[in-house]
Amino acid sequence: MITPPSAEARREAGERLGALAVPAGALGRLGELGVWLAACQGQVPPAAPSNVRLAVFAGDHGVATHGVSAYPAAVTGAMLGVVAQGRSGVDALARAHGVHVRLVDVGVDHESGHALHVRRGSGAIHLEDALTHAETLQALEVGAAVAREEIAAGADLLLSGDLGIGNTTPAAALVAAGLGVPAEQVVGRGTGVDDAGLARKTAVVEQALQRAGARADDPVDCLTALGSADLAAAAGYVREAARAGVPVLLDGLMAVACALTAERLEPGVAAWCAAGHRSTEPGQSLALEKLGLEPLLDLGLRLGEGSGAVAAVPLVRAAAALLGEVALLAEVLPPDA
Ligand SMILES: O=C(O)c1ccc[n+]([C@@H]2O[C@H](COP(=O)([O-])O)[C@@H](O)[C@H]2O)c1
Ligand SMILES: Cc1cc2nc[nH]c2cc1C
Repeated sequence: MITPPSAEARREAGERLGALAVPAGALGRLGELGVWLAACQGQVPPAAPSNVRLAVFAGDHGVATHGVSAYPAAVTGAMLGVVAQGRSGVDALARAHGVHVRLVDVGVDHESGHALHVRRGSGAIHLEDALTHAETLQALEVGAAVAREEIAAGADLLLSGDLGIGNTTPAAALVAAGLGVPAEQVVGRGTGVDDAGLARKTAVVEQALQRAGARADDPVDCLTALGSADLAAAAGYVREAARAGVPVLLDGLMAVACALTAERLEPGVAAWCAAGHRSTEPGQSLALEKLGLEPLLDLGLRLGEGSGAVAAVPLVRAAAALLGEVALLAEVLPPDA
């Protein structure tokens, strides 16, 4: 169901890039980014994205009370308020770069009364399933609906972000399951756990993978056993964007784990994605490698909220400007040069 970005526009953009009045290859990754954008838009030169929209998927996680985070679960609800007030880290970045922020409370542990709220917190994955099968399908559809609404609002670039204490644990489990690697390769320090916390977190992911068993081979079962409502929604969001042919800029571990899961659900998603930044989480780098994506920024960011994607938006616009505005060498060289 996913149509790839235009091969014709990619070829034409590559030719234009090679013909610009710059030394061959001198635009490096910005050149590649412009070619990707042109392929996604099906036009050369590509337009600079002007309606960039971020969805931040929020939820609580049962593992948060099992010593896997440096912060208490109560921070999730508190930060929900901070984002809503426009005073979070990502809000500041989004204002700086003209990005629209939408907070989607899919699974925070409170009564939200909102139609997009799937449940109050997700299960502690080492002890129980995160979700029921029906909740997984519901959360995937919540994410898809959010993508459709943002596209209807005119989005020409969608960003995926996350919020939720403990969420790096299920996200690491999704990456381990998706890549078939052991817990210790994907687990990182998240909000900053110490060595004992890192060991507990690794044991939780290992136990969760053991508990899931062969269900880890199926992406929907993976979200049910090892994920969460907010992560399933983020996977549904990126899959829907790819189905609609709208490019996506990914953030840190959660966004990338969900893109990996979406690619498993429906191959072809990754071609519509670019990676905004390299997170400090090792699982994010491994998943990006599997998806064939090289992150644009490497700033040591580990905030989440979509911050690394928003920080990379100026680079996407810069790539479009370069392909669109730089002279062609053939126009400016004297005929005898
Ligand atoms: O984006 C990332 O790669 C990232 C890395 C570390 C932490 N975070 C953020 O921190 C929270 C999860 O960290 P933790 O330690 O509670 O699992 C959650 O709200 C994420 O947005 C995000
Ligand atoms: C303060 C705080 C802000 C966050 N934003 C995303 N994850 C977070 C985790 C904490 C602890």
